[in-house]
Amino acid sequence: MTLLLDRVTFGYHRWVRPVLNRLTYEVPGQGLTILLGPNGAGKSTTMALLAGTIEPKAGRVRFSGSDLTSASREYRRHVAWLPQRVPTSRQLTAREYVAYVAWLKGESRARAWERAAAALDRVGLAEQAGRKTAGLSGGQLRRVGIACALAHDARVVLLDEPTAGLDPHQRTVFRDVLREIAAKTPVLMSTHDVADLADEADTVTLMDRGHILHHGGTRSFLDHAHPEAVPARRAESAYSVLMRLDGAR
Ligand SMILES: Nc1ncnc2c1ncn2[C@@H]1O[C@H](COP(=O)(O)OP(=O)(O)OP(=O)(O)O)[C@@H](O)[C@H]1O
Repeated sequence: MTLLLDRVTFGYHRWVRPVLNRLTYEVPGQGLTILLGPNGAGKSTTMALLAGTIEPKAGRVRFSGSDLTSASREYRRHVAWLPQRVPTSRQLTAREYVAYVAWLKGESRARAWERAAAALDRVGLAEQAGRKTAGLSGGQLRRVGIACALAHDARVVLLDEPTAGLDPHQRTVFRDVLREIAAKTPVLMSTHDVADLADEADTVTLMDRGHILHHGGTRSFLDHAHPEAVPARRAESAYSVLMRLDGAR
């Protein structure tokens, strides 16, 4: 599997400076990659382009050699995509919604139904599976979104801030789920949780103002930490140093 942005330019409005300008970025073909960066850096935009939900103004998005614009229907079956706002249909129950997504991704009806139940169980929502999504909390809805990513066999998984709004226990559950997925399928995940995740990621990409400031193994990311940073804060320190923020230890 290769998934990459090839000299991609993208802006939301023609009269405003583009968010990304000739950005080339390849998603690592295995393990967990975390995408870091301050608010407005362009992480969600990058992920939406990789997910094929928005199209570049210039340049190409390629999946295993094919251009996404011409192969987008095929591609949607292969990508699991959790956007920042889970676009649920309020009248469906959690299980119906997850099964529907799995069916759209090519699972048979029976299999989609089974997988939805298993995925909701995996994210700790078995008891809420029969509830309408309209009645779920923000954190529960994110877990429904994560269940959607688990309910079909994707070739690449893209998660935009999946841990936002999860309580501490659910974060722990999520990390286990994530480890399981990333052992089989490449995962790109954006997060603001530097301290929690830098140790678990295989690769770290740091982005600012539409540019990649760092891309490499987690160890090489942590090597940027201030020499006096305490171990628990090395990831935050490395982030601050690379971003040239004050108080970088
Ligand atoms: N739908 C939109 N319409 C107009 N501008 C947008 C839209 N979405 C994002 N932007 C702008 O694009 C830029 C990049 O935003 P993006 O959401 O990609 O950043 P981000 O790194 O994901 O930020 P955050 O960490 O806050 O989620 C920002 O300047 C933002 O204001």
